[in-house]
Amino acid sequence: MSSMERFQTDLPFSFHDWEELAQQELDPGAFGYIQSGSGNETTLRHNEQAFEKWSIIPRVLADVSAQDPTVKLFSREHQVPILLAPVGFQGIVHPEGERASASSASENGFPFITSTVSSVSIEGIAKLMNDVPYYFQLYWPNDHDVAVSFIKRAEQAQYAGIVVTVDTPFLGWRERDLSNHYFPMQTGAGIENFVSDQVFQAKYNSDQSLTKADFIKTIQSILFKQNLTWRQIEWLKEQTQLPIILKGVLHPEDARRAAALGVDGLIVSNHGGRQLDGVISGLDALPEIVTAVGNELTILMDGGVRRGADIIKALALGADAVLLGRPYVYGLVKGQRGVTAVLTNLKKDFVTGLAISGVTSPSELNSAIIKRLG
Ligand SMILES: Cc1cc2nc3c(=O)[nH]c(=O)nc-3n(C[C@H](O)[C@H](O)[C@H](O)COP(=O)(O)O)c2cc1C
Ligand SMILES: O=C(O)C(=O)c1ccccc1
Repeated sequence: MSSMERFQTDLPFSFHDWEELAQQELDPGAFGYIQSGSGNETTLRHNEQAFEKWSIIPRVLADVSAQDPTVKLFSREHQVPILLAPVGFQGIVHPEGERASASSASENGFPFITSTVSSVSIEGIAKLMNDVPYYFQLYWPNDHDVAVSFIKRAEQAQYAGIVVTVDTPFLGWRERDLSNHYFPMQTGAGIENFVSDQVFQAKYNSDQSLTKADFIKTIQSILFKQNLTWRQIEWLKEQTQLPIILKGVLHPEDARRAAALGVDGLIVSNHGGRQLDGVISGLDALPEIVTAVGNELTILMDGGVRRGADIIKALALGADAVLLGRPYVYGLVKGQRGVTAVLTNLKKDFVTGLAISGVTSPSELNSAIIKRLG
């Protein structure tokens, strides 16, 4: 079979076409929740536009016959420098939810990050993962015992690291959701890790008497710890052997502070333009953070990554890998097969892009092949 025949031609290729398909397939509330950003969505737009300000200046006549897109992150081999970002509530996109996206990631060698508010449990996702590193994203609950329980469960289920999201003491101001009266947890799609948590159940639902609505209210009341500070990060560093990665760092001073505490990695991210509108894009924030701490810890970025050249630009600016959010979530409207189409096409686009840029591996990418023109 030639490689051309393997393309799923009944499915879209471009991000724009996938987004349109998702809009057709999903109810307006769910689609709006996924697509939209906070405020007037300036940051959401900037995330994609930031990539257009940079141009690749390719090298020619290099032997690019053998491509190797693998990278080492946190001392482990990763087949591609592209992780599936933690995205909660995937059960609102497809009945299989994370079962489909995690299986697709595993089958295609992509690392996966499980959200705290996933619709499949920490352990359920771990069972699907063969030979690819998978990470647990922690929304640090405002209940120490539940936080400890989640961390222990991730360790037991052999997660490769803990991603602590630090940009969400509160959810951002999301007017689309407010207009649609859409709050994803009320669908019941993102509660599985609480349902399956013995500590949470013993503390809040010991006689199993909570109605589903009250169960959800209880989760919401402890989901975000508003007084989370560097102290807890320091504490976590002492508690676990797993790499600790902070997601949502944009300021180089915070990056330095993380490095000083011995944090292992950062995700330079504005949460897909969903937290504070008006903040800098991940790509624009990246160079200063790389200058500040790039030699000390692993730097990932996300926001607006849509095609292979975007990944090349992020890596050339010093990222070790990128995260993909909405693109694979739109693929999920067609289940595992849809996610696989998105992932395999992106990988091909990226690997071909490396070759046309004149390099054979991510490690050869640096600022010498990129120029800011916008
Ligand atoms: C529908 C949706 C749900 C999300 N849920 C989470 C989450 O549970 N935890 C988290 O840390 N980030 C969450 N994010 C942010 C993503 O991890 C990621 O930072 C962002 O989507 C990257 O931008 P992109 O969508 O432009 O690729 C979510 C994003 C979307 C679109
Ligand atoms: O939508 C999000 O970005 C998100 O992270 C979230 C998390 C918990 C509850 C609602 C939204």
